[in-house]
Amino acid sequence: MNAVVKVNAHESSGDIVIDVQDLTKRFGTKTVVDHFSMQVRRGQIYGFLGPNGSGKTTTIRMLCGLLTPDEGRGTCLGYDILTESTKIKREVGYMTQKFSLYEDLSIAENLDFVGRMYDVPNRKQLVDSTLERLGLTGRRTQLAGTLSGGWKQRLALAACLLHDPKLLLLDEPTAGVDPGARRDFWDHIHRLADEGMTVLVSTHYMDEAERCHELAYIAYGKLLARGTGAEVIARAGLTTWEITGANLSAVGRSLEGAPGVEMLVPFGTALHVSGTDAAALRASVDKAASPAHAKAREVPTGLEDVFIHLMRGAVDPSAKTEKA
Ligand SMILES: Nc1ncnc2c1ncn2[C@@H]1O[C@H](COP(=O)(O)OP(=O)(O)OP(=O)(O)O)[C@@H](O)[C@H]1O
Repeated sequence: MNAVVKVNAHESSGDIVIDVQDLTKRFGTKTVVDHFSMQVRRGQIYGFLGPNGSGKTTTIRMLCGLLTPDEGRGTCLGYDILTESTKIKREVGYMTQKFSLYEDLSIAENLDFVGRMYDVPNRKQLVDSTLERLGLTGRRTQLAGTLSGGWKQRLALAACLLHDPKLLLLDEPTAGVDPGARRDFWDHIHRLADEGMTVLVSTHYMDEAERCHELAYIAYGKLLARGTGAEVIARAGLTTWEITGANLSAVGRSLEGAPGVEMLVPFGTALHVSGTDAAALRASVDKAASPAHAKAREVPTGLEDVFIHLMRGAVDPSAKTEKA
């Protein structure tokens, strides 16, 4: 019931917070973001996925005015990203991959310091309410240096929220954090989105991708897929089989390069085999599994299957140049 209410609230908000077209950034001769366009609505949690070095951080930095695109245009929070970056920065909370906290200051002192930097009015009250908002009140006097990874992450989020931003840009905010702390962090993100906060978050974790309202998958700076998780999976057109049994390595060997087999990935004690030609794939799976007495069953294709598939199909433009 709750989930239905949340989705409706999110869908009914029509205002666009990020609206950029053809963003392009080059470093030297390398194009790291290549004509990337996106629209993000208010209250949306928008996930940014892609392999290392695919241009996620560079895009985030262009959105908040820290980097100037070489091509492209657009608005963030209604401000022009080319000419109004100062205004954008004031209304954005940006959590970088390597956020810094003062380890020898307490949680509350860290927030107070951030409040001074932003020159926020009613600083003391704001620090108190932010501590409360993120469940940090009980730890306010604890030194940041003594916090576990999950609590540090939460403090970093609190620091981003102190100046009351309207948009959160989170660059791999939970990298290296244990699953329980990641889940808590995401519960906070959802609560903030329910209150109207817009969130753009980059991640490599599939469970986090599934918690986003919409996703964009990029590789080599180019958009390869976008939509809700279900849309991204459906558009990939993949069929996936799970094979279990005793002779999996032999089954795997006979599936390599077989008709219809585009991907072969070990998943724990099973093999996942995927492809876009369902009939050819099924025939190959039958042919490989039967002689080995392995069990094969069709399973729903997951986001991870799709992303691996997309990545394998992506062409590295710099590799092409080198060969030419
Ligand atoms: N200031 C810079 N000068 C030169 N090259 C850069 C600069 N910043 C980023 N790059 C390069 O641009 C490419 C994209 O980097 P970016 O950090 O945007 O990727 P990413 O998708 O965020 O990667 P990750 O998942 O590893 O964080 C990489 O090849 C990187 O080395």
